[in-house]
Amino acid sequence: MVFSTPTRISELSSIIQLNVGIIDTYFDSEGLASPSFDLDYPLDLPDTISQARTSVLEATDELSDLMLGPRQIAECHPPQHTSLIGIQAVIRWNIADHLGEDEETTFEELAERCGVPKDDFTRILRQAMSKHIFKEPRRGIVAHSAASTLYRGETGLKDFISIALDDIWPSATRMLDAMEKWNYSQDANKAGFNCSQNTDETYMQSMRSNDGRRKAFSKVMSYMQSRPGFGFTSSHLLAAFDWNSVGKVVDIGGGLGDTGKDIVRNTKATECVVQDLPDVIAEAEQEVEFDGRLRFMGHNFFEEQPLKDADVYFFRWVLHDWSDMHATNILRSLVPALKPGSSVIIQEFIIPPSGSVPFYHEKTIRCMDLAMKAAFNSKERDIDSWIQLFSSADSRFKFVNANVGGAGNLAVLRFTWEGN
Ligand SMILES: C[S@@+](CC[C@H](N)C(=O)[O-])C[C@H]1O[C@@H](n2cnc3c(N)ncnc32)[C@H](O)[C@@H]1O
Repeated sequence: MVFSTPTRISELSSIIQLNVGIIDTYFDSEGLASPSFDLDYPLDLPDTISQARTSVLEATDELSDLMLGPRQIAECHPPQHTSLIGIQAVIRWNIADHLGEDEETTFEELAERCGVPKDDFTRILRQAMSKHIFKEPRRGIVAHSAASTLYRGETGLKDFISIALDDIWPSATRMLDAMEKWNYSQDANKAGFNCSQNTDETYMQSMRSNDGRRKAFSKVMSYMQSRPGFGFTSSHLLAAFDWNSVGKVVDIGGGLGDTGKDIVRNTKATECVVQDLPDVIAEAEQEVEFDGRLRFMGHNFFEEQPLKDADVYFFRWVLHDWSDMHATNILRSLVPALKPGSSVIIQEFIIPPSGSVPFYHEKTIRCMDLAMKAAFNSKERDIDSWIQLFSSADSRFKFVNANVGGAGNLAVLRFTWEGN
């Protein structure tokens, strides 16, 4: 049968062919080896081909779903309910550090180094390999892939995966139970996490009472800040607002001060106080290299803001940790400190309108949103929900603008205080 107009799958294959051509040209002009899962694959592809790369990813995702068809889509193919065990084991058994970067060894030898029985080890590691994490160049032999080497050594990436798979994933499996058990409560201690861990402590509290987890979480925040591609560097934040035009900034829930340092480093005279819970602040480096322009201060943001009349109160990636009920209280605790014209700037993800982005991105966004619900009983928000959150906290907050930046960037939203 010949179709008079191209079918969707034929359109998609043309998109793939066109954009793969652009990527091929880049690899060729740079003298790079053919893309593979081996160690010579570049860690990140450059911005110049990012649009072509995204187009290929979107089109292959849709093509793959169309080829699976309704039955396999409904069956959740490939079986996803156990799909993360291999990667969880790679991190938990620290397999990457037990194998030299260019080494090859047997499953048996590697299992022994990791202290795990060989049969289970082999089955589980082969699942990770099915996702290109480690490889089996010859039957029975293990070697690193490009991805598995990233787990070697001290890296926040390991903490990132450990938090995702040891904390968030079990919480996700109990999220619906928690909603039913606690009658759809917004309380932070009535999340899937509380069902999975059988605890009354919020995820944050539980993390803080465990030294290892607390440090891991802080390292994850720094890791997210340092990685390219998802827009978590400070460049967008620094471009979205004239930080030189203000004298005093309070970075609330500022963690180890990565953003505060960037603000001070990139301004001439702006002062920044980084606030977080006292135990986090105790860990933050006490910087002296900025003429005292960067300071740290322990403060619980549910209590009244002690630093009055700052020009900017800034929350980066904080309010998405809290349901509307709690986020409203955080904003209200600021009110006594605000002077007319103070800005409240937040840097957060803005959920795009449903259906406005390809499913390839929609899948990620929906999973991020539910990860917040599972662990914190909180949420990601669209633009209307952000504006609504501020106006229901206090009608004197006035929305100024939202600077969305490039794909994947955390947006910068500015509100001003119109009260006295
Ligand atoms: C998702 S992290 C964001 C950290 C940092 N702003 C960043 O973007 O990397 C949330 C931060 O809120 C802090 N936090 C949680 N509860 C807090 C509270 N009650 N008072 C102050 N900070 C709190 C956490 O310690 C953590 O550093």
